[in-house]
Amino acid sequence: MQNDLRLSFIGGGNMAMALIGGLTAGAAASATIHVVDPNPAALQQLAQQFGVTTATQIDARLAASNVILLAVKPQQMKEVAAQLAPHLNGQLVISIAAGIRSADLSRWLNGHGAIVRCMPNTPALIARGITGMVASAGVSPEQRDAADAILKAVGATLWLDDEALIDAVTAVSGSGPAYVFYFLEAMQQAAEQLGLTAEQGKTLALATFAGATQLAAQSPDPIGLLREKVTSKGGTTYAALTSMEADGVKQAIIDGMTAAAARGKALGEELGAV
Ligand SMILES: NC(=O)C1=CN([C@@H]2O[C@H](COP(=O)(O)OP(=O)(O)OC[C@H]3O[C@@H](n4cnc5c(N)ncnc54)[C@H](O)[C@@H]3O)[C@@H](O)[C@H]2O)C=CC1
Ligand SMILES: O=C(O)[C@@H]1CCC=N1
Repeated sequence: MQNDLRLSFIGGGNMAMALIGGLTAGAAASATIHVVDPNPAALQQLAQQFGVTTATQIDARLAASNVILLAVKPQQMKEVAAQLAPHLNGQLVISIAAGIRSADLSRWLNGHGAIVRCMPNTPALIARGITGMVASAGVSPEQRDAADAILKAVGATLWLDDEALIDAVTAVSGSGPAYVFYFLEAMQQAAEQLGLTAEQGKTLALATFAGATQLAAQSPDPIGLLREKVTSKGGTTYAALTSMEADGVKQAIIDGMTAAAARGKALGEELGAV
C-alpha cells in the first residue's frame, strides 16, 4: 500500500494541516492526498500550500482512497461517520479525534472493522510529532504498516495494546505542545519583566528548551539528576525552584494533565453514548 497510498482526509483544519504539511514535505511526498471539508477557505489554503485535491463533500475520489483519515472534532464524528459509512469498502480508517473510542466509531460506520485510533500532535507540521496508536482487531498487518508509515512520515510512533491508554497519551503528548508553549510564554513574560526585550526573551527561552530537551534525550542521567546539576545550593536556580515548589507548580502540571486525560475519557463516554 505504501507505494500506492491514496489518502483522504475528512476535516481540513489545524491538525490535518499539520499532518499534510509533514507528509508532503517528507517520506510520503508521493502519496495522493485528497481533503474533504465543508469550509472552502480551509480547502483553498490546503490546495495552494500543499497541492492537494479538495472537495466540500464526500466524493468518488474519497471513496477510491485506500486510507481515510478522520480529522474532525470529536463532536462532529458521529455525523461524519454516518456520511462516510455508505462509501466504505474495506478501506483503512484512521481517527485522530480525542476521546472517540474505536468501538463507537465502528458502530457508527455500520460495523466497519479496519480502524486505527491515534493521537498525534502539532509538531507533525515540521515532522517532529509523536503519535500514540492502537489498532482494532479488524486491521490487517498491511494496514497497520500503512498507518505506521503515514504517522512516521510526520514524526515518531508509539503503538499501544490497550486503547484506554490513548487518553493518557492525549494528556501527555497530544495536548503537550500547548503546555510547552504556555511555559515558553511564561518565560518570555518573565524575561520582559526582568528588562530583556520580547525577542531576546524568546531567543533565550527557545534555545534553553531545545538544549535542555536534547541534553535530557542524550544523557544517561535521569531527568531529576540533570535538574540537580543546574541547582547550586543557595544559588539562583535553587531560589527559582523553591519559589515554584511553594507555588505548587509541579502539582499544578500533574493536576492539569490528569484533567486532560479525564476529559478525553469523558468525551468518549458522552459522545459514544449515542
Ligand atoms: N489540534 C491538535 O493539537 C490536535 C487535535 N487532535 C484531534 O484532531 C481533530 C481535529 O482537530 P483540529 O484540527 O484542531 O480542529 P479544527 O477545528 O481546526 O478542524 C476541524 C475541521 O473539520 C471541518 N469539518 C466540520 N464538519 C465537517 C464535515 N462534516 N466533514 C468534513 N469536515 C468537517 C471543519 O471545517 C474544520 O476545518 C479533533 O478531533 C482533535 O481531537 C488530535 C491531536 C492533536
Ligand atoms: O485539545 C484537544 O482536545 C485536542 C486533542 C489533543 C490536542 N488538542
